[in-house]
Amino acid sequence: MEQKTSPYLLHIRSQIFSFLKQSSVNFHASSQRTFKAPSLGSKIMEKPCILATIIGPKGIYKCFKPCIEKHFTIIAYEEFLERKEDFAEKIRAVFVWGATLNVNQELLQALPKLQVVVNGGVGVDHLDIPLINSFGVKVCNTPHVVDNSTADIGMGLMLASARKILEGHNFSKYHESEYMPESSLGNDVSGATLGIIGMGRIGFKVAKRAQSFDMRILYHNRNRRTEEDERAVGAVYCEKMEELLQKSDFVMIVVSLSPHTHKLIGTKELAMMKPSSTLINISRGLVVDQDALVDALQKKVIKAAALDVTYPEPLPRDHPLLSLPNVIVLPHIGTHTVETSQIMVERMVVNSLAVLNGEQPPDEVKI
Ligand SMILES: O=C(O)C(=O)CO
Repeated sequence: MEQKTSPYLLHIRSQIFSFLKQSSVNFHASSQRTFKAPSLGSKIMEKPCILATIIGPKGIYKCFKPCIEKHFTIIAYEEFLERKEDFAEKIRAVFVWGATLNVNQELLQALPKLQVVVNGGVGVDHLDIPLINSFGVKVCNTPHVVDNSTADIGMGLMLASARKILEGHNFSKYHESEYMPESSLGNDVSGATLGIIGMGRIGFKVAKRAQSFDMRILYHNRNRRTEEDERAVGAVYCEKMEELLQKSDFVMIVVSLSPHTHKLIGTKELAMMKPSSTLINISRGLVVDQDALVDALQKKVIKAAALDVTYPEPLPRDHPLLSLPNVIVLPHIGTHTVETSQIMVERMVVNSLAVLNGEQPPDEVKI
């Protein structure tokens, strides 16, 4: 029986179709339901192999395999390690999801036919792009399609933390007392001030959502957005991050990780935040000095933290962040939905096929 495709998936897909139509990639959509990537040149007789690394505990989730296997043979990284001599000459593309695979000199040297490394996700801080490029290998990512689900997880974390949703669930499950304790009282999100650090595409989506929660929105960004953008989401620019930290009830970090943003939030910055405020991080763990965060939470310098990203990921079970009250830690699930992951995989396939066809991929990352 055919599976029904959600309207959201169709919407995102049509966005990709129109984007690709405008780009130089020879891309045909035979129907709204069928995703037909560019055909491979006739010179390539066999399905090119990709060395695919993990998205789940045992390789790529089953539901995403058909889309990849239409064009590629998937070799799990563990399989590759066991039979390097069988696969090394065949692998043309590597798919990675975040830091699940270290694409280092050794791996690049072991794959002489490699043409492209495609990252499932927008952030490529875990990839040494100059090194990869020096092997004549292109790097691609999956921008745009991650924006909504990542913004959603930011809002989810803010709401769950402010409204103590996990405590409520645990009370329902265990109700060891008749009433919820006073400490379980949450805080309103509506009417509160949200400070967004990093107003790129995802930050903007967060602002859009926060606007409908009647939040006051401040933002700090390297470059100020246009007045039109600011008006569209009711966001007020703070040239200095300090101002945003001092005024916000919720501070959400949405910057990408770079040498410039590495441990951007440390002891000094946390001390600028209100004692009643909450830090939410949906960017990369290393943007926050985690030891400083633990210290600030222990000393009640800030009230709470809600993190989709940490270092390492996942945190070891005995990490102090996991035993602190008022802390929510997720294992980096910003894009971990059926719909977004499906679109990301499709886009990874499109990018890698373009490279193997000698065409410009739509999402090449250049530095
Ligand atoms: O797209 C990415 O890089 C993400 O980490 C989304 O959570």
